[in-house]
Amino acid sequence: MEGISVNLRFKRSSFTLNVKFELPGKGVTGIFGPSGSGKTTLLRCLAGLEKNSKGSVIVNGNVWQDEKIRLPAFKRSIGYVFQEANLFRHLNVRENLMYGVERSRSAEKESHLRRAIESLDIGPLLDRRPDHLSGGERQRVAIARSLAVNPSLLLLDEPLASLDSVRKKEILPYLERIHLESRIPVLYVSHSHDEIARLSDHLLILDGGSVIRNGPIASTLSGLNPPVNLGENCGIVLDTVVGAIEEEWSMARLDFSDGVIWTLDRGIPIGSKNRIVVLAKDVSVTADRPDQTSIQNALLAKVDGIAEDEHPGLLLVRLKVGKTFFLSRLTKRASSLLGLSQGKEVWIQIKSVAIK
Ligand SMILES: Nc1ncnc2c1ncn2[C@@H]1O[C@H](COP(=O)(O)OP(=O)(O)OP(=O)(O)O)[C@@H](O)[C@H]1O
Repeated sequence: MEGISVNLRFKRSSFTLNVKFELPGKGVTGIFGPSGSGKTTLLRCLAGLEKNSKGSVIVNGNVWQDEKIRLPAFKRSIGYVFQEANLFRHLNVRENLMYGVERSRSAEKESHLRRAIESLDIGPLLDRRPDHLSGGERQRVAIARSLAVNPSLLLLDEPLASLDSVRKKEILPYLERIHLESRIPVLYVSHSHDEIARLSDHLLILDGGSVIRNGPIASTLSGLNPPVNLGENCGIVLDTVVGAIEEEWSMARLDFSDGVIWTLDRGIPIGSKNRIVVLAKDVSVTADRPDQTSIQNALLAKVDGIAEDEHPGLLLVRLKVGKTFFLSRLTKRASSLLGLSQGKEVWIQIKSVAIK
């Protein structure tokens, strides 16, 4: 019975949400889509906050809503974090955390609370009031508060949107940790391709209140028909493990199922998982094995498909290395000079410094 099964209709003046989808019952699902496509409305319906929504919501076997049942919001086991941390200003951080936990009936509530404090690293902030925290710290507390009650589903609605880029970078590792360590399924709404690519296992794309794409992130992003116009951000995600570090050069070797990629050492220990994003604009193609080049990564690949790209002078080429797909954006001119066609063997090159 694992999985999240949703079939919802909700009408509000000129906007209608009409969605039917299944999502994995664990891991992070990124929800992406243009402004006004219904992302927040969907989360509100799942949380039971839109009383006129019709249909069904079943989360890992628990029916929250169907023709007969309709749990009110407070009976749905949900953690909900918004753009702005909505902490109680007159309570300190500890009291804010306890507010939800005290209402929890779980026998393990103390250990959930402890784990949430550790995961978000907010132990040193417990005695402070929200007014004495930075925006990033407030958001870490809000996320910890929602995790502390060990919800069946965590809804994060653009949790980093109100933060500047420095604060965003500070919080992302905590979200990555939740992704790796927590078994609570997370729905993560964001406008940032980078956040979604870094954190999600699965991708749900909305447009005009409907689902236009639903699938695992790796295969969804490596297709030749990008789900939305990603512009410069068109590229693939790859799950690797740090296999070696060359301290002399401050470089790390990232191992994936079909090869290795060298990148700058970012202090991630050997043996740790490391998700990387390889953008199509950073992948070049050559007919022969590259020699005497500054580019550290050369992989033997087969052309899997070629499609028109956003500009009439460009093509998007899908390349297969073993079972792993990469995308390369190149000019039609270059493709013609190389004689690219489906099945042709080529070398792809990826600059180490371009890997995110
Ligand atoms: N309180 C409201 N009253 C009336 N219409 C609303 C209300 N909230 C949202 N809408 C409308 O519902 C539609 C969906 O809005 P929603 O906030 O779900 O979109 P979104 O994808 O989350 O957008 P964004 O990315 O800008 O946050 C939009 O047309 C919006 O204008």
